[in-house]
Amino acid sequence: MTTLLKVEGVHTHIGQYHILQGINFEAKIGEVSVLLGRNGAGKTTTLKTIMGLTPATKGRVIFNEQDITRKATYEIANLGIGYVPEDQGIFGDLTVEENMKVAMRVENEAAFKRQEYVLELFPDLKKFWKKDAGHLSGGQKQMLAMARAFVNDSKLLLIDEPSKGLAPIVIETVMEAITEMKKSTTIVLVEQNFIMASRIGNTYTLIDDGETVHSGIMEDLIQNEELKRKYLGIG
Ligand SMILES: Nc1ncnc2c1ncn2[C@@H]1O[C@H](COP(=O)(O)OP(=O)(O)OP(=O)(O)O)[C@@H](O)[C@H]1O
Repeated sequence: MTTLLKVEGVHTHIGQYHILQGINFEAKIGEVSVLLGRNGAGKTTTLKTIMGLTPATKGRVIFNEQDITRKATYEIANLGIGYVPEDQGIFGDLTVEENMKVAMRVENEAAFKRQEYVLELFPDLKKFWKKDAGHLSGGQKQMLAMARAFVNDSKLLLIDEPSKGLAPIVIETVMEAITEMKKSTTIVLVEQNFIMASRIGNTYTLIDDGETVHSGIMEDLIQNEELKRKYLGIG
């Protein structure tokens, strides 16, 4: 299967701190690649580094055979990488409709078709279309955040902990949506909820102390009690 994203030996400094110290992983077209690791391991920083928000100080990020390591965030987004940040990045004092409008990079027929599709995936967004996003529930905000990224024709979506703070029933909806999105977009997912990660991930990358310590296919990690205990504190 073709590799869409390759993160090679990436180091990232934030101020004086050496946060990422050797991140390596690949995302193949049509797959969900999950980044796993304890709190503070460096998963969010890895996504931010891919997006150019905390640029790599060493190593390379290759997307679609192009070196994007030194590109600006807007250029990276324009190449077709969508980002759903952990804090969801939505505008609380804009309506759901306005949030979608602001997110749409190109307003064309295809984008409006994708918007229609996404509203079928998340009927609550349609229901609260004219409501301020700040008044949505936690789960609805997460759905809006994902809808905002999905409305653009992204080749790759980076999604940071979509299950965070959500009730189990809402997590199910988020999982179903990601499974649906997977049909048309490659996904890199940061997820602490191992049950969710293991159900939708094709491959895993374990990150510990800013470094890739293990990667492989998800089935192998599910069976590997030692790895789960050592790096995820479960099992
Ligand atoms: N702006 C910053 N300044 C200083 N340190 C930072 C900054 N951002 C992140 N860090 C540190 O970098 C490390 C990695 O953080 P990161 O958010 O990438 O971890 P994570 O694996 O996503 O964890 P979590 O699941 O808790 O979000 C942590 O020790 C964090 O405190």
